[in-house]
Amino acid sequence: MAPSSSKDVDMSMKPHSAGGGGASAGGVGGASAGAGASAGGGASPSHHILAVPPQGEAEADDEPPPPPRHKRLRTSMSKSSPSAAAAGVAGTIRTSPPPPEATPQAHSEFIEQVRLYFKRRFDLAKSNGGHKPDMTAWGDCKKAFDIPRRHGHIPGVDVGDIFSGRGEAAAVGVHNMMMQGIDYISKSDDGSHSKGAYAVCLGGGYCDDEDNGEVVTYTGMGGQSGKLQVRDQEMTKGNLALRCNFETGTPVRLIRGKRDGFTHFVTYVYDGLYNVVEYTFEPSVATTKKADAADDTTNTENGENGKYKGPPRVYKFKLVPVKGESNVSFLAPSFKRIGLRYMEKFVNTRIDKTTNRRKEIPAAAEDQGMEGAAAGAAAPHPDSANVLVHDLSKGAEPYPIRVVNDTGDGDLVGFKPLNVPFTYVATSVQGVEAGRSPAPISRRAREAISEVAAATAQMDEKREDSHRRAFGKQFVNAVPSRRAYSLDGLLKQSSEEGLVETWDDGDAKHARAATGGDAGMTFHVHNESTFTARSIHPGLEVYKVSEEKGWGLRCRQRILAGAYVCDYVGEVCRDLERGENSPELLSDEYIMSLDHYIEHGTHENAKMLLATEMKSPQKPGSAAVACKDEPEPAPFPLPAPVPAPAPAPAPLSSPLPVIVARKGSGTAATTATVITSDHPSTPTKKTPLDALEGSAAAANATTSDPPSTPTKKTVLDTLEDYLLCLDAYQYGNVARYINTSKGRTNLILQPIFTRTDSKQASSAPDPSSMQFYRIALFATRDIEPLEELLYDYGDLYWAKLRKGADGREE
Ligand SMILES: C[S@@+](CC[C@H](N)C(=O)[O-])C[C@H]1O[C@@H](n2cnc3c(N)ncnc32)[C@H](O)[C@@H]1O
Repeated sequence: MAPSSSKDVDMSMKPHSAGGGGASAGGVGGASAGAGASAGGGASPSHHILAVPPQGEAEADDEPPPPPRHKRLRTSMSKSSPSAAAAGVAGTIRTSPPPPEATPQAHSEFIEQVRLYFKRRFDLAKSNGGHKPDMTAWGDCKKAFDIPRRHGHIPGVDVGDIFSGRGEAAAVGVHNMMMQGIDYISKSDDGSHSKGAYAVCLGGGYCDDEDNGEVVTYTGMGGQSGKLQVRDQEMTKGNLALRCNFETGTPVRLIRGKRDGFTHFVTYVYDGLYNVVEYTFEPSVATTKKADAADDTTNTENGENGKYKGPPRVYKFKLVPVKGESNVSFLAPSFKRIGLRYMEKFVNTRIDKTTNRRKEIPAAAEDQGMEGAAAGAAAPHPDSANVLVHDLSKGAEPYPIRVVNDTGDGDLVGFKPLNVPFTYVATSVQGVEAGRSPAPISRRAREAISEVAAATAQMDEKREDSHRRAFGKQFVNAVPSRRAYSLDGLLKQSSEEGLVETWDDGDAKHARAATGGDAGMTFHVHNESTFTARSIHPGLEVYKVSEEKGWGLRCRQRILAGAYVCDYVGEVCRDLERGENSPELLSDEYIMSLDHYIEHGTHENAKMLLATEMKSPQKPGSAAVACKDEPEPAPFPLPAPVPAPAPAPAPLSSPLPVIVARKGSGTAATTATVITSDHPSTPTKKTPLDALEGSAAAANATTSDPPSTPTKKTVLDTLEDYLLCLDAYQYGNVARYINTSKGRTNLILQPIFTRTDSKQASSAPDPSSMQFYRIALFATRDIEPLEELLYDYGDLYWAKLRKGADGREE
């Protein structure tokens, strides 16, 4: 097994960084243009500002209540006959939406039906070699269904619903235009009979667009040639319609195009209702090279003596979410519905042991279980054969963490995390909670923090310079940026030197992207991209992977590339402090080394030692020592490397944190067997309870391990003694169940520096006010529902696996 360093994992993110957020990045680039009102140089813009922003609840008569943000699992579509019918099977098709008073379920089913029909027609058109299958499918939908245009939410479409393309969004009536960004009726040009546009799509086509999450500057239409703004825009068509929205207080639906920075595939997300609270007419930030030249004639229309009069002017509409709907949906990743239908079917099944086939769990029962758990109560599950625990976090997390065993191995004894007083905590503990004084941060860590701060400041300068010179969004995007997140709230690039937790100095110039605040993991990046991670990723689930691996983590929902998944939570301590009062509790299974900023010299020694250890030939039979998770072909293609357009900041010095585990000292008996047995063909019989409880004693009693005899420590051991650790043995969260892999990783670790002094300070972070107690996990690619979540524990871990309990080669 070729060892790969954790750095390799890290690097996998980097080539894609510059392209991330392409579709939606627009010219945002941290533009300190505030709300966009004063952006752009030259002529001062004309303002139209509402003294009191309209709250714009859409018409009461036809407006349904705002849709839910987090959808619960739904009944399998197979039970929904209209959908099947619309999909091309026999039956009746409902051709127009249910009446407004119909149940949300009825509306939802209607929309599902349209989407399914769209998909079928799309697939058909594609298989027929159609040039624009989405256009064809949309046309077919228009013929098949009579969906009236309307303002406000579309009943049956939830905020956060993802559409595979503009065609699908058009088919359900969310945005009725395939090409243009503003959805309006052209007859409204005179503005007299319309309340304004229905929807706008933020797709990255206009470099004047700015998307700060909660505040969007949306550029009007017209005046472009190709993608370049060459003429002044006019107050007609969509611009006039948006002005009507401003004047009448009618909100528009916002659809965001989201480009996956890895696959470059664009999906469209319905992000709810926005009010137009202001519009300006001002010079575009974009112009052509030609327009800079004095003899340019492309924009002479109103110029004096036919001379170039400056950049063309555009309308900029400031959009803010309708009150009470300020949570943009990208923070609540949701299923793709077509995919969901399939996955739901899978999730809501269990293996019927009499037939050895999957059997559907009654949907109502499943819903009840989920909702009960969501409400914080461990609701009894009527069919809980494979749901062993409803909420492992016991309410500590906003989403219940289910523990399931659907392997069909008959192991239904109930989940016991370990036979130690394991306490689920949502954030790391230290000092008082953990019964000891806070672990001091090392000098090297402090130095590293200064370096991070300096590098951050440098990158900001570069970015601001570039931004001043920028005249197009492509250019802005190519500039390496310290903004850690794309506008979708997804991590754009990993950073070996770590992320700095955000703070706000009033004018927000020094805001940094990061992953969390103290309470409820809330964080905010002002003027760069607004990101509020309220919690761990919804849908995480601990599950039995196999006898060898024990328990692992997966997610019932699709996780988007770059999405924050969770922190690695544990007890902050020095390795040598662990278990000092109760050595029997000592386990290395759940140790995350924080202090990767150990002394250079020592670190070099460690690396050399590691290299030697990696090269050591393995003894016969010790293949079983290796992780069972040999590299396999990735079930989902890894992103193709994309050359970075500009060099990334030089890595500071250290590898990412690692899980440190010692062979033979593990507590999971399952693992102990894997690691220590020299006779893998005759595995020692263990009871499921042993496997679950997995105490060292149980392991010794049930495996063929030689009794461990304490011997003198190796350099690695000594090194580890002084590591600053997160020990998730007694205190931890879901992350403690994440297994390792080399070939199939889909998560990456990011060190987080948290500023502990006032977050209002305007200076660069003072290293003495920074803590390095957090490690966040992000998805390195789109992760399909129920795919195991894995990251590389790092070289130390792999090296240790090859060593005996006493530190000697076996
Ligand atoms: C942080 S725990 C992960 C959760 C663990 N599987 C459990 O059941 O509690 C780390 C331990 O899981 C086991 N493990 C992790 N990845 C593995 C893999 N790919 N193959 C076999 N065992 C693995 C090893 O025993 C490792 O020390």
